Amino acid sequence: MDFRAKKSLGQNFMVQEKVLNKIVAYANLSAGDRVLEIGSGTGNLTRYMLAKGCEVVCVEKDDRLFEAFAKEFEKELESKQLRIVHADVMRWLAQRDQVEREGRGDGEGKPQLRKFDKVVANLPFNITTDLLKFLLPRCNSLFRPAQDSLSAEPSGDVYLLLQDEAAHRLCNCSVGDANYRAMNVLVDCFCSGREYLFKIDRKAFFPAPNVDGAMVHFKIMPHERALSLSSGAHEESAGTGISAKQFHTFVNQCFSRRRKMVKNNIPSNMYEGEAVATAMESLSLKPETRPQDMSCKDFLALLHKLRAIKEGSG
Ligand SMILES: C[S@@+](CC[C@H](N)C(=O)[O-])C[C@H]1O[C@@H](n2cnc3c(N)ncnc32)[C@H](O)[C@@H]1O
Repeated sequence: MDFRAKKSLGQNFMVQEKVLNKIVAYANLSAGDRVLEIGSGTGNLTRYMLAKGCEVVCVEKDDRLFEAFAKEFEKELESKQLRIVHADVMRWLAQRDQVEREGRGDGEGKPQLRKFDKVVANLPFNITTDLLKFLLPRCNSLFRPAQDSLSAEPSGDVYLLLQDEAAHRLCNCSVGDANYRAMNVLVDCFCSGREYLFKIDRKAFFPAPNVDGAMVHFKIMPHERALSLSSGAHEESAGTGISAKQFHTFVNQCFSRRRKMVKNNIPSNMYEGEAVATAMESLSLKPETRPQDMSCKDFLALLHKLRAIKEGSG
């Protein structure tokens, strides 16, 4: 396929065979794996995943690419090894949520409710943060239990090509680091593992972006485990009743002014100052604590405590 790439859609296609081989090798793909590919573009990566025997669902926003892709992969679409959805991936994910919430659809029969083993994507760099916010809390609705496990818990692997700097920040930044942000807290909360896999020279993309890329891996946890106060794999989890959305909103609020103290970032219409002081003290968090000094567990415990105080049980 021959196209003029759209910058607004982050169209930097992966054209180096060596890198494409490396991506599928690191993603540990095998026959029968159900893979969601975000932004299939001209199908460069799709082709390699199909050759591994994976069942692939692609979500592509660009009208021209969607049509050309459908022609190019006619045979695979016919055999149902491949499906393509013409949509903005964030909208598509939100629609799936709605279908699940309303109990519509009959699971296997409805492509939009299909569950996956892996997400693999050469992401448009400009949607990385928004997409992760959508993906990380969606383990339960997006993934199926691992096929080689006795557990019925959904389990998901997400392999993404990101801007190198973002990849480092997301995988290698910890509590206390200057670059530790709300996004790091969400990654720590919803993932049982995160790994920077390898750097990709900008010349491997066409057109070449102004920055290098990198491949990362996130192992996503089910909600119940992610949002419990003891999320070890074998621990009995103390349920918090906190939803992914509530946690997300709270963490973002605490980081609203990154250099300020947490207590000054929580508005009184959310939680009274006195309640914040009491909750922090009971958790041995100093009053002057700043958001970058708090771990995911600290945020979760703080929110849990604040809710208990508000409900009169804390
Ligand atoms: C970096 S290119 C990768 C294309 C192809 N996978 C490859 O590796 O060559 C990103 C692709 O995502 C598509 N895209 C951009 N924003 C999107 C969105 N919100 N939802 C779905 N696809 C999107 C672009 O049109 C483009 O095809």
